Amino acid sequence: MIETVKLTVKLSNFYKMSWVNKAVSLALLFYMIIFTVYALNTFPPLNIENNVYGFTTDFSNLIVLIFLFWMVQCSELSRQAYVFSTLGLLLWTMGTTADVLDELVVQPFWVSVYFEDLCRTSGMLFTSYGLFKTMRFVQSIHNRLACELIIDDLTKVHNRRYFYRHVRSAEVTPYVILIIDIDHFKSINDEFGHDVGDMILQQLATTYNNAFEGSAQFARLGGEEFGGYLPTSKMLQVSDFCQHLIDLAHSINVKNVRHLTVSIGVAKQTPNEPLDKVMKRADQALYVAKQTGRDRFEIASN
Ligand SMILES: Nc1nc2c(ncn2[C@@H]2O[C@H](COP(=O)(O)OP(=O)(O)OP(=O)(O)O)[C@@H](O)[C@H]2O)c(=O)[nH]1
Repeated sequence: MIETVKLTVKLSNFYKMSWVNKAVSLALLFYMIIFTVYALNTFPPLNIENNVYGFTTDFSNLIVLIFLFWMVQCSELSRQAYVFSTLGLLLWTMGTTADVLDELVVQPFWVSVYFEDLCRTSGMLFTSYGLFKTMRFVQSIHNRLACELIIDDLTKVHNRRYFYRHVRSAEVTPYVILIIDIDHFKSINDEFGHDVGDMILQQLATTYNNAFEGSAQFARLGGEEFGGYLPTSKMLQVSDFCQHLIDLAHSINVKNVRHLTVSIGVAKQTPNEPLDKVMKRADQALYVAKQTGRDRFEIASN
């Protein structure tokens, strides 16, 4: 099952947090409580009625920062993104707490100017860098997923999804489709083991991927079946290429006991023929190649 992460900002998330998340959240909470109690009891009070507007805006800023801080603690970020965002928001919140208290009591100069501004400014800088790192992190996940979506896990060549998308957007028509299938692959698995089977798939895929040059396209369609797209209609060239692929398969030996063979079904697109139909004809030609001895290619009639 694919693991997914859901970003929910609920108080109950506290119980699911790591001890680091819990510790920094509690540290910030304790700082805010202790600093507020200390400031209210130590510094001379101000008349709040004269500062309602200032108090409301500063207090709103503080709530937004606490919310952001909590969101960071609930997220799954890279280490650097987490450290910089947390440190930044921690400092920024500390500065803003002093800013809110500025509207309620007369704080000494070192608190209301130096401490408050220093915390806020350094907090903003760290948070910005944390945000930058978060964006880089999200970008790298996006790139990895985009790659995984079109690359076959085992052989590292393009997969079926990419192949269909690529051929459907092909501008060269008519084109030729090849379906290449390893002969008696089940017996290779049975005789030498699944890991040897996997190795053969990787070796063949790499060899063939290098053989498909320029705008020709090669992909693993699934199992021991591969697809090829040739942007040409010259069947003499296609035949030579198929024979070349068959010879390449012979160069792969299975545990020094036997050589690999493949069968290939070939279909040339007729005017405006959709890909599914071309694939079906190539598959029928492959069936004929298998039935008539394997280790050969068969071209489908139009
Ligand atoms: N090692 C390995 N085996 C796979 C993989 N995908 C499919 N197979 C095996 O490929 C075999 C395909 O067997 P069949 O469809 O009977 O084909 P075959 O034995 O090649 O026979 P012909 O195609 O008729 O020549 C099955 O045993 C699958 O288990 C894979 O990723 N790795």
